[in-house]
Amino acid sequence: MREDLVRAAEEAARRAYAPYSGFRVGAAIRSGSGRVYTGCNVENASFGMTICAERNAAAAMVNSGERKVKTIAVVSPDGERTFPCGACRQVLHEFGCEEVVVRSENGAVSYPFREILPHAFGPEDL
Ligand SMILES: O=c1ccn([C@H]2C[C@H](O)[C@@H](CO)O2)c(=O)[nH]1
Ligand SMILES: [Zn+2]
Repeated sequence: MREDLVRAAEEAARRAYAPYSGFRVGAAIRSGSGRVYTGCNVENASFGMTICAERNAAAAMVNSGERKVKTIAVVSPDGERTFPCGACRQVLHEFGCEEVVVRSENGAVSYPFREILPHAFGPEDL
């Protein structure tokens, strides 16, 4: 199950548009319905316009009418653990993300979302 999500993220990473950094990232979300939504990073000649894989996966999920992220798996090519950046953590919190899975030397490793974004600010705080 966890491995399936990592595999979906690996497939998405192959579609990354990363000509500037060469750092190809893939993300796969398991949503509230159990469906899987993927995203890759999309860079731009105006570097700051780059969108991360995780936010593209969240946008794909919302665009399909879902609002709940159960788990997100994130992979990058170098075999190192890659965690969502701060901006993506904030966006994932908006949609109730519970778990982050990253690839490691020993296979997929899971972290509770609150561990990577403690004291998060979200819709419940407004
Ligand atoms: O978690 C991450 C970290 C980085 N990137 C992208 C942004 C940029 O295209 C490249 C280098 O930062 O990797 C992601 O998509 N997700
Ligand atoms: Zn990000």
